[in-house]
Amino acid sequence: MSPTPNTPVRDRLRIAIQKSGRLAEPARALLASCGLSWRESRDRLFCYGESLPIDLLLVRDDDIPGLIADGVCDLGIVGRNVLEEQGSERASLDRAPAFREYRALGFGGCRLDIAVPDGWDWQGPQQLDGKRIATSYPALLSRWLKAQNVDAQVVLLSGSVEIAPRLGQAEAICDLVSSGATLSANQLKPVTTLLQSEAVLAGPADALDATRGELADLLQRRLDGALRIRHSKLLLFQASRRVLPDLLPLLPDAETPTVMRLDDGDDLALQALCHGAVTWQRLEELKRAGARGLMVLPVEGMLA
Ligand SMILES: Nc1ncnc2c1ncn2[C@@H]1O[C@H](COP(=O)(O)OP(=O)(O)OP(=O)(O)O)[C@@H](O)[C@H]1O
Ligand SMILES: O=P(O)(O)OC[C@H]1O[C@H](OP(=O)(O)OP(=O)(O)O)[C@H](O)[C@@H]1O
Ligand SMILES: [Mg+2]
Repeated sequence: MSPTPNTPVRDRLRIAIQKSGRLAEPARALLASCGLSWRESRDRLFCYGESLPIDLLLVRDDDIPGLIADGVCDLGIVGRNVLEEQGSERASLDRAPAFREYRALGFGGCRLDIAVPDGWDWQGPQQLDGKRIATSYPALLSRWLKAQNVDAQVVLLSGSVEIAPRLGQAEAICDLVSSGATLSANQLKPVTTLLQSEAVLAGPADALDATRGELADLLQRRLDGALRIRHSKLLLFQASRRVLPDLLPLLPDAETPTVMRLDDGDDLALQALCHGAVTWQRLEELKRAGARGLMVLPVEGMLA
């Protein structure tokens, strides 16, 4: 993005994350797992990067797309729901896209659902024709209604959307759902999903300048590694060569194991990087299939 005449060129990368809320700690932890550290300043709005010239801006999540659009920060960690809502709003106003999703980050998972009272016999979107739908996501809901050719009234609420039907403000709602507990507590049921969401790394639609672009690329490479090993474990064990055909199918999520011969005999030592959960049950199955001396080790870092 080219700087405006009053904006000095920055040679440090600035990432906006949520100051407090659901995404605040996981976002910080993920960046820390990429080797970033900052001069601590939890109460203030800015954290100065120490290990790399990458600073943090601590803000309300709703402000993140706008901060990227204005070039105040270069990257942000925000829910896809927020990014898509603000992107849809811009599109509905014929404004050019100014930010985009770079990659999903694997936490903060939830759905943006339409929910209706438990008693409704749901037949499909046409049932919403002429109804009022309460939401904090008016642009995404309007876009969906248009695509479904449904004429419904969008009632904008900034929170506690699930209570709107009971208060007589709307017949249905469109809100985030994770466990579904809030819906059931309000005698509502989800009937259709508009968006599958999770935390994402967002950045400008246009390329960053060379210095900050390089820092952003470096961070993305580290994120690749950090996300790949997030649930990965190194599994070490021994087994005789003849049971390998029984053992390998039990490791479908593992990269090709490293196999070392222990002596002149039939015995092998194996090490396998597993990307799925290595549960007790799995270890027991491996043992039953002939694995011995099973050991599970955490993976601290990985660079492909
Ligand atoms: N129930 C949920 N389960 C999982 N993720 C959720 C859930 N609700 C929201 N999220 C995700 O977490 C993001 C942040 O949620 P949070 O409730 O902290 O936002 P907020 O109240 O708008 O915070 P802020 O004060 O920064 O504006 C949401 O935009 C969404 O992506
Ligand atoms: O399906 P569930 O697991 O019940 O989660 C869904 C609820 O979580 C979010 O609200 P939050 O708890 O963040 O409250 P808020 O929207 O009032 O901040 C969302 O707005 C739903 O109300
Ligand atoms: Mg918010």
